[in-house]
Formats: sequence, C-alpha cells, structure tokens
Amino acid sequence: ADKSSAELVDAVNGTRDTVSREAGKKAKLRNHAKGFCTSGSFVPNPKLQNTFAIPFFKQAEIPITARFSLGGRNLHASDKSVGRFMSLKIDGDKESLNFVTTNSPIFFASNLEEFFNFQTKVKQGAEGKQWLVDNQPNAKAFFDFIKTLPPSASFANSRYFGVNSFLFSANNGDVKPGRWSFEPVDGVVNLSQTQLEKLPNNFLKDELLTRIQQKPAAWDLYIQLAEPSDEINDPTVLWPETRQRLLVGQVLIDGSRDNESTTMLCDRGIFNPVLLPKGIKPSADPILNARTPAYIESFIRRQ
Ligand code: HEM
Repeated sequence: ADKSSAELVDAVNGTRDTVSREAGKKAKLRNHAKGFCTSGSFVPNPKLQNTFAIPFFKQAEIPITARFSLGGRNLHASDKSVGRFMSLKIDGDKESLNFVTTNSPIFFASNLEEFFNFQTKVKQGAEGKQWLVDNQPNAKAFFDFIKTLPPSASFANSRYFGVNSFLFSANNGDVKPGRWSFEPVDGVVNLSQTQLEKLPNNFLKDELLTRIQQKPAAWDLYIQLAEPSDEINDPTVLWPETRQRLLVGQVLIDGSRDNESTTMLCDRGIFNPVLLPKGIKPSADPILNARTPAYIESFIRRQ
C-alpha cells in the first residue's frame, strides 16, 4: 500500500509523529539538516526557445536563492562524507522554478514502499543495511554507486541531478520527457584520501563563500531528453549518457543577495521540486509526486 506523507516523514526522521514533531522544532530540517543559504542569478540560453515553449526562460537574468547541504539529519555531519545537495529557488517576474537536487544520478527507491523501507532500515545500522542489500536491488545499486563516488573538494566542483523526470512542451506541440542535470563550469574535482586526512570536518561552507568573493561558482544546466525506450517514471533507472542534452542556461552563485532576508531565511521555508513555470509539468513518477506533500508535512512539524 502507498505510504502517507506522515509515514514518509516519520521514516526520514527515524521516530514516530509526536517525537518527530518535537525533534523537528530543534533540528529545523529533518533531512539535509546541515546546510547554508547563499544567492546568485540564472542566465537562460536564448537558443532554448528554438526547441521549447517555456516563456520563463525568455528573461535575461533571474534572481536565485540557493541552499547547499549534506545528507541526513545530523547538523554536525562531516563534510568528508560523499553526499552533496543543491536546492535553488529561481524567482522570475511572474513565475518561479525550484530545484532540489543531489550529486547521485540514481535514486535508491523506485516507489514509496522502497523509500519507506530504505529510510527505516538505514537507521538500523549494519543489519538494516544488509537487509536492503539482500531485499531491495535498487538500494543495493545505490550503495554500489556511492562506494565509487569520492567526496568533492567543493560544492562548486560537483555535478547535481534532478533525478526525477519532467515533461517539457516543445514548440511543435510535442511533450518531451527530460531530466535536469547541472555541470560545474570549473569541472568535477574530488578529494584524494591524503587530502581528506588533512581537512577538518567543516570546510565546504567557508570554501564556497570564499571562492565566490573572487569569482561566481557556475553550473551549466541541461535537460537530458528521453528516447521512447527510456523509463520515465522510475528514478532508479539511468538513461544512456549519449542521450541528447539541451543547454537551458547557467547558474551563477556570487552571494550578491546574501544580506537580503529571502536568502538569510531560506531554510525556514521549503524548496518545492514541482514549482514549475508554464511549459514544464511533473511526470507521473511516484517519488516525485510524494516529495512536495512530504516537504510540507515536514515544514509544518518544525513550526
Ligand atoms: C518520496 C521521496 C522523498 C521524500 C519523502 C523526501 C523527504 C524529505 C524531507 C522530509 C525533507 C526535509 C524537508 C524539510 O523539513 O524542509 C527533505 C529535504 C530534501 N530532499 Fe527529499 N525526499 C524525497 C525525495 C528526494 C529526492 C529524489 C531528492 C533529490 C533529487 C531529494 C533531495 C532533498 C533535498 C536536497 C532536501 C533539502 C532541501 C533544502 O535544502 O531545504 N529528496 N526530503
């Protein structure tokens, strides 16, 4: 049976509702708790309009509020872990677009039952993890992928993926499924074991905020387009790297609005992965469609 938002949030939090509400007030976010907000702008690629009818991207430059975070509930997690997450609010004149992304191109669950089991079992330590390896092939594939992923040296030297699929309206009337990916303009830079040993547990925030005083952190945003044989509604299934990618524009994080209240209060609200402008719609992916109700439930519990 499908899981309710309350059950999903309990599973992410690791405790039942009443306890979770109290914990949520202290922890702020129930997941990706360790993070910080900054700001910048989005510069659309004018050529996108040759293919897609998305008026939002006709604007010259659109303000961005960004939050960079680690995985999990621990406010004191070490930056030496491999997970890197980027959330963006891009607020245009009339419409807004949010992104809530991860550095893993594959997700660990293809439906809510698997998501619930994953969240519950990872909190049971080695035994729970072994259960997932033995019983949930999508969780095993995710663990296997994560083992090959070294920690990046900077939030700015990491790729980010939307993971879920969205439906894009083409100028010719077609609706094309696609997935978001962000490629760091300064390239992917990972840390070696020796470099890691020399670093303190907290370095990512200072590194990014120092870096952007010199030069913005930049990512090219692409839509990877599906072919008819590709699985649209399952974020555990990767599409071949050879699929056509369209350049949507560039994300520039420069801290220019870090003193404004929208930036300073960015982690009091939520980022909504289905807040989309005209011309983009969510796919039927059950994971995607469970996210915003869960984020709202989590938001309510931390008030
Ligand atoms: C059924 C699917 C999912 C559920 C139930 C879920 C649940 C949650 C919850 C409870 C939070 C904390 C919200 C808050 O207190 O504000 C959260 C935050 C977050 N989730 Fe998910 N999640 C799901 C899927 C995903 C996926 C597929 C991704 C990555 C592509 C993702 C990335 C994030 C990030 C980056 C945040 C932190 C947002 C921020 O910086 O404010 N989640 N999620």
